[in-house]
Amino acid sequence: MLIVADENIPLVDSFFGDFGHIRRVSGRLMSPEDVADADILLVRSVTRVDASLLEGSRVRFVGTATIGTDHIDQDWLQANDIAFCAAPGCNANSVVEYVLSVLALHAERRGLNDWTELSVGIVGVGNVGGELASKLERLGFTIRLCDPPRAEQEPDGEFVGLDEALACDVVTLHTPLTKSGAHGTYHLLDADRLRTLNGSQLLINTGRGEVVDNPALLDCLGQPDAPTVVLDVWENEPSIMPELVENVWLATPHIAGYSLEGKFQGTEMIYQAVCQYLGFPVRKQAGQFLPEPALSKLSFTGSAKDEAAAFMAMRCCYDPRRDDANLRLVMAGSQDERGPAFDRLRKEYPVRREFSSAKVQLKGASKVLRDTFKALGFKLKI
Ligand SMILES: NC(=O)c1ccc[n+]([C@@H]2O[C@H](COP(=O)([O-])OP(=O)(O)OC[C@H]3O[C@@H](n4cnc5c(N)ncnc54)[C@H](O)[C@@H]3O)[C@@H](O)[C@H]2O)c1
Ligand SMILES: O=C(O)[C@H](O)[C@H](O)COP(=O)(O)O
Repeated sequence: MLIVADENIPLVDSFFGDFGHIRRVSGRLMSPEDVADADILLVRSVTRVDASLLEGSRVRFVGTATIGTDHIDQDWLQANDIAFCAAPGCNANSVVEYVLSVLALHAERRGLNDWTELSVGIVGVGNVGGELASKLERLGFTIRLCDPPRAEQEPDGEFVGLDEALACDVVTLHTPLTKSGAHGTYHLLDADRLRTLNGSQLLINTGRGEVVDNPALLDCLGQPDAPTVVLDVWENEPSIMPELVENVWLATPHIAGYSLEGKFQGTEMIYQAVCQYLGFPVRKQAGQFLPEPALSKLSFTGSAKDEAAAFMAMRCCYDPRRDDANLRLVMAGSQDERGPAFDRLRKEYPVRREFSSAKVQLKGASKVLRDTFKALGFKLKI
């Protein structure tokens, strides 16, 4: 059996080595010749999987080690009897931790005494948005949930319309990219919607770049009273707009979901689906491959102030400003180099561990502080 896999999927040999021969190729450059003789194709979000890649190939199973599926022509796969699986939720917690880290930095930058004063509008309340909502609720934030497809299915759910979500202090986007249907998200935030945001608001996009009209956003950022913007995802990756990078507060190269846990779980989920497809038992788990984290313990004394201690712990695990600085550095390079450099930052992304990998010791801490750490996902040392 031949398995063709994107070279950026981690642990391919460990998970799939027993199934047959593995050919690793560049996901961005994957061609019909690369996959023609494959039985199984494993991709990430940068490979468009459709008739132009697979027509006439031997491929019978496609797996994407990602949450997003907008790069896959699922109708064509189904029509051609090719099995498909994605990895729903695999890196949801990683994205949630990215958003929480951004919120903490935003609160500090704004000099807020209490970050939970911020109201947060979550647009798209699935695996990522739902997990974010439950953590924010536990932390005591006021949240507004906008998810029209869910609102239709759950008439008793407490959902708001997009305009109400867009009126919150923080607006964070977690929808898939869809170009058709009653609730298509392509340019969901167009020039008109962007105009409703003001200088006291923070807009975060970690969904897909095309959900926000990027030229309109650039225009909006040039107007007085413009919102603060954080972008992890961009239109036309990897050839993103350099002017937009310059004008947003934090700019990162589509790495919100790049915790080691999230990446390993992505591979594990497609492994499980391949096992089921082939009728083989599941013998391996992502957890068995996770190395010991570089930061395994954090200890706070009784003098730790509630919010400051939590922010310090979050920053020790992940600080989005480092990813922002690295992207700005490469965007300052020549135009031809920017696209490859965007991809290189992703390919060579340093190990980032989730909050749960660090055990936190709190000596003489208040119940509020203990609850805050737990709500953020840290494990408390008894
Ligand atoms: N930046 C990253 O690294 C990263 C990582 C993971 C996922 N993502 C992106 O985030 C998206 C969301 O991930 P998820 O796991 O929560 O997906 P999900 O499918 O679990 O949830 C998406 C939610 O969005 C809702 N939705 C659809 N159309 C909408 C609309 N017009 N307005 C409001 N809500 C709408 C759906 O009903 C659903 O509840 C993915 O599709 C992917 O594109 C990005
Ligand atoms: O959809 C997802 O899971 C994320 O966007 C994921 O982090 C994308 O990573 P990529 O496949 O581009 O490496």
